[in-house]
Amino acid sequence: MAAARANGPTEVNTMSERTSGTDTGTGADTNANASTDTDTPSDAGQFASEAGQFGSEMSGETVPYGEPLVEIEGLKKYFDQSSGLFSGVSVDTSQFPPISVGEERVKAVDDVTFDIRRGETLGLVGESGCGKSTLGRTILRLLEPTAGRISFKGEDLATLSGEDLRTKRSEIQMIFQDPQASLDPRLTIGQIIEEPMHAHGMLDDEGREARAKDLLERVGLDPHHYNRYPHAFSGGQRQRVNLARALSVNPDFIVCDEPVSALDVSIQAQVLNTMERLQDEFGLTYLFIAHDLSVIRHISDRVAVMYLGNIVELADKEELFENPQHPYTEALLESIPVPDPRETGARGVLEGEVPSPVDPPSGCRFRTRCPRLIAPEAYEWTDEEWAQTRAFMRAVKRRTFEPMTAAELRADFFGGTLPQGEPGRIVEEAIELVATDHESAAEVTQAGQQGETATDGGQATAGGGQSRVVAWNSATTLLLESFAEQSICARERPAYEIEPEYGGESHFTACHLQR
Ligand SMILES: Nc1ncnc2c1ncn2[C@@H]1O[C@H](COP(=O)(O)OP(=O)(O)OP(=O)(O)O)[C@@H](O)[C@H]1O
Repeated sequence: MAAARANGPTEVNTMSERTSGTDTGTGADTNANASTDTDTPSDAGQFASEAGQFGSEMSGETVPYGEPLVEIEGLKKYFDQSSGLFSGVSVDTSQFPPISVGEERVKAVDDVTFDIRRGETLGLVGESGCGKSTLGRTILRLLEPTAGRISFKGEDLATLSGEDLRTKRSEIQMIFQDPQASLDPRLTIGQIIEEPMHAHGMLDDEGREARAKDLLERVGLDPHHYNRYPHAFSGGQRQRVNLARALSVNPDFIVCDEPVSALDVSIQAQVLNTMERLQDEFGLTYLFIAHDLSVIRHISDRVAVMYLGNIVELADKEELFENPQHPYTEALLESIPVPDPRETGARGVLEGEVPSPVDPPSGCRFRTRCPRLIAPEAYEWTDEEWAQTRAFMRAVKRRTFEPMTAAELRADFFGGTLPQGEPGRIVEEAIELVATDHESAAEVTQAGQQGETATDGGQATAGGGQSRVVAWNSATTLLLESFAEQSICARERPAYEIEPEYGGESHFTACHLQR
């Protein structure tokens, strides 16, 4: 097995490959009477020449470009699912003792290892609820890690506390999705931008005002609007204020959590272009969280794909988009344009539900939904036999077919010929369990109606329906335990480095197809 680290430390930064945006605001983002919301390349040149004014405060020089600025190793963040006196206590009268205290914890981030290199934008993408925000917040120590190491410029953030952590925080900032909610409406934008400088004891009053005005200009806003209130600005402009505030304390690293998701598409590109320009000017490193792959493609140098608390693939942007190796990444890319996962139906692109992060699957996290689950090595399979068995197993598990006789099932799923040897015997046993051969027509009708809604082990149904559901559950268990659970995908956690074909020096994929 190749290295489990999601990326190697030696790769050179690829910022030059990124398309540099023309960054010319069109003024379309104008609910605002406060500013024209334009950024021009000439402004950028002007700002760059002025960079020395505050540039001496930058502290990222200790880490060369392209070298790891942030190193994350074995990071876990588990949440207690409920709080209160009886949290985690479960009662099961069929057992002795009937009361047990279980470990009901949401494994939001579960053993994640990767680097973020100085000067790069690492895009982090995945379905809603996969743990992106939790990962970002835990890296910043806004959430306490459950386990693991977060090293920033070689220093372990997890061991810092008090004043040391506070000082370090000025070097690491975060920008949130909702620019409206993160700006205090009672403060002028000047006060908002100066607030972090106050907190970190930076500069005197005059110095802070000069810096705030300078930053307003750098983010593409008019410095004369220093005394205006947030309500006078459009969404895109408010996000620029947020950028200015984050930049006020000279950070090296910014976690951007869906920073443009709430903005119109036309405004998104302008804000992204400004972020790219500021990155070059200030020597910033971004962890850029988004569910929208087109945004990720626009801004990222490398891309990490997250699923159910794990990083499942990490590669250079071109490599990831042109040569995806993980079936989950492939499914995400096939779904472009990615619908907002918060809207209902977005998960229909991928088969099945995301399993609970309280009890995630062993081995590969994606295996329960994976269309390319690997055949168990214990048996001799032809590709066709395995494909047929897998399709039957999934159909039984998800109860996606009408009641049928054994002969119909054999014909429908296996073309009339079951796999050879032991797999065939197991399949036959499952077919006997779910087939209707031994049921009367009335039972079939009744059971079909009840079975459609009964997926809870049969306890909520009665009569023929109950025995049918019990039989289906037995068939599901038999097939899953005999086949799915015996696959390498269930037995070993995958972690492979492969040779990239489209750029970059490393390509990490958590898929046993690469074994
Ligand atoms: N404070 C919390 N307590 C308990 N569970 C939490 C808490 N915060 C997040 N979770 C759970 O952790 C998992 C990861 O959530 P997280 O918000 O990090 O995902 P995400 O990928 O950022 O999703 P989204 O794109 O919707 O924000 C989810 O199952 C979520 O319900």
